[in-house]
Amino acid sequence: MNFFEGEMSLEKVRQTLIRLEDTIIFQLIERSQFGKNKIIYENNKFGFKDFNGSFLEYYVKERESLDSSIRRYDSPDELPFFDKIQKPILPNLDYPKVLHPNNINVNKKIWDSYINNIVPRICHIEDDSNYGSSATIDTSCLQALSRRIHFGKFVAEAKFTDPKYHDEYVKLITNQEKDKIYELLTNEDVERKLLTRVEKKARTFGQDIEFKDNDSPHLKIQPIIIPELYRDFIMPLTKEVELEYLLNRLNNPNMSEKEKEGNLHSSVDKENYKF
Ligand SMILES: O=C(O)C(=O)C[C@]1(C(=O)O)C=C[C@@H](O)C=C1
Repeated sequence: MNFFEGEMSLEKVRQTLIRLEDTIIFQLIERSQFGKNKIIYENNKFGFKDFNGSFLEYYVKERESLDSSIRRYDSPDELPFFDKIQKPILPNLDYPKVLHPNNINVNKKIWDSYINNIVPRICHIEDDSNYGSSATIDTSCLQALSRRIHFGKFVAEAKFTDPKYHDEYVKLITNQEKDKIYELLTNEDVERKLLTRVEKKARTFGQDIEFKDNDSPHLKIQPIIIPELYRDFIMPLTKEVELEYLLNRLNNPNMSEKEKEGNLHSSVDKENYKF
């Protein structure tokens, strides 16, 4: 079922995050089978005509342009890395307005973390000339990571509208208490379970069945790398999105800066919540 159909809840958002783990882990394992191929991330190494940038930037831009034509970026859970976006050839879909208006986009940070930290950690060979395959999988990895990390907005909205925590969030947001909001949105139990689960998934998905003899399967990726990537990059960026979303959750996007200041001290109307 489409994420936007039916009732929203923190449980449902978390289920989507769990499902997205499968996509992310599969793609990272796929990418680890190729060389680091640093050259595809460096500017102007391939001489594309009328293009200034890296091989990967070229590929992602073209890919996003095509994806936008079939309205990928109309969906509230998809954000492009670049702005070369086309008008969709399909008619608009009417998405329910679940999120508070915002323009949070951490794709630049995702891109930099992916290229500088994730690829060097999962790939072992320096250069194997598989530039096209690497860029294709990089694009899938970046899109899956971006979707997962920006899902932090839905997580934050679910937490904010939870009657158990709502008043506390309103108070903390009103006073812009960043550290306390961060503490309240952090759930260590969920994080611990996630780290154990993604390691198990990496161990299972990365098994080379053909090599399975003497009970010691050949693994395509060291399973421990995946929880490390979640711990060091994926969860911190998701939490950054959650924090940023919550800090601005009481702003009226149509207000002037002066009006916003005044409004920070008024409470929101609970009846208006969509969750
Ligand atoms: O499930 C949540 O409550 C989330 O906020 C998501 C998430 C994550 O990135 O997976 C982030 C922060 C929490 O500490 C636990 C998990």
